[in-house]
Amino acid sequence: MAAFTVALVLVVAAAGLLRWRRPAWYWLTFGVTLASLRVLIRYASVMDACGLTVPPSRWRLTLARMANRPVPESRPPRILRFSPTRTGLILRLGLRPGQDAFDVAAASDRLRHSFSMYGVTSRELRSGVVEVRMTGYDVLKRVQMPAKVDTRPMRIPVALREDGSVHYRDYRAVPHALTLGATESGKSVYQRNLVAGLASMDVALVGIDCKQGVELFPLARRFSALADNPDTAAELLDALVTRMEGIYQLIRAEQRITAGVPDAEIAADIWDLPEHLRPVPVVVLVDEVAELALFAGKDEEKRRDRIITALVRLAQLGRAAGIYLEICGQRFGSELGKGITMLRAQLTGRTAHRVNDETSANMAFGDISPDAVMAAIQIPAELRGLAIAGDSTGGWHRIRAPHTSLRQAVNTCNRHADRTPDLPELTPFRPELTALAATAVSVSKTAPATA
Ligand SMILES: Nc1ncnc2c1ncn2[C@@H]1O[C@H](COP(=O)(O)OP(=O)(O)OP(=O)(O)O)[C@@H](O)[C@H]1O
Repeated sequence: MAAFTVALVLVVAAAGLLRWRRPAWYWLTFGVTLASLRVLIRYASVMDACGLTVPPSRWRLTLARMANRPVPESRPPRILRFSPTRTGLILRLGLRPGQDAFDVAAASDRLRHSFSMYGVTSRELRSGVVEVRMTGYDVLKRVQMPAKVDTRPMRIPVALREDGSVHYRDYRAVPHALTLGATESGKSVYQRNLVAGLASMDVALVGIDCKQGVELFPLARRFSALADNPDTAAELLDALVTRMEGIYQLIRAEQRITAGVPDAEIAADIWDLPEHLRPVPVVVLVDEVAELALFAGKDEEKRRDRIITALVRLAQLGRAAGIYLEICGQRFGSELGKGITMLRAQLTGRTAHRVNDETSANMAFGDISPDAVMAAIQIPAELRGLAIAGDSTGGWHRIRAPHTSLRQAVNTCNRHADRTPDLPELTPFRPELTALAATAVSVSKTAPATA
């Protein structure tokens, strides 16, 4: 008996310690079983208390009366599926007549504390069927990506959502994106995760890093082209527009051939082309975009207009040519001059890290979701890397990328350096040449003037 008591005390102490220090481990060892029992046992009473039951139908009442049985109870939604996961529980519910998905969404907070879970979110899967996702602990506090993720070409598992699911950056579904955030809010870490995810794929990476190249140049071995100043950036973007036009010509040529063949698929973008003809897709990462839009003097203004025009053209027409924009900065609004709001409208994927004011949050979500604006303003300063991700459908999620250090990202890029495609249009911007040019400039700036 004494041995049993000691064992019990040890187990309870271990569970308490795990819950405090390692909530993910606690969930996998104890939490999932306890929470499953709690939810299944309390299900009917909690649903009733949360107003998610419907009164018995007339025919059931009549039947009960005729059979002289007690009045039947109100009924909660049917559980269609119950699945424990590594971060929480998923309930698939079949709604009763008269209920809708909004009822469940509105009761999320009540369900959360009634079931003693950390978070509850819900979404409608189809008419009358709602998926309720519950998390057992704060999954965004220490982000651990699942070992198995659903990887497809041009779809990167970049972060974790607060409901424990994986947040993907899917370039084919949302071709261009804008990432905003104050300084030290986690933009670079997010971008690093993207590069690390893309490194193992058949894709060309192009970087424009106006922070003098400190973020992207260390990853140079996996980049097909890099620019670290607005002058090079202007030329590089023009070269990308030329590449895009070339690809449109290729698609047109292929269309002319297939148009004469009955029942043949007609290509509308690079993904419809036969594999041997398909140009490699390009992801263009732009860090500190505002640096490209600032100017002092007439010449710089001309360069700025050239850059913004090229970016707008790539954003409008790049998708079919497999050229995707990933633009990152602290602010991105009309204060940066003409063309910016037009460009922003094309960047339909939006991610906002902590922002300094409501105006910055509005730059990310003002045109798509007022709720997302509020959520972005409320990001606490101490939780770096926490962000709100939304798209033009108005849907949004709280996400956080895993903390990938620059060293880890460099190692990943070096490991996949052999996958770096050589794009003929971008040869003058190959990282080794850009680095040489930068060294030459800095040497000429520091060299003493000779008489
Ligand atoms: N997802 C994350 N998880 C944990 N810590 C993070 C995360 N993202 C960022 N951080 C921490 O926040 C610090 C700042 O991040 P980061 O350099 O990405 O910010 P930034 O927005 O790019 O800043 P700046 O604009 O000044 O370059 C990092 O040193 C890192 O320690």
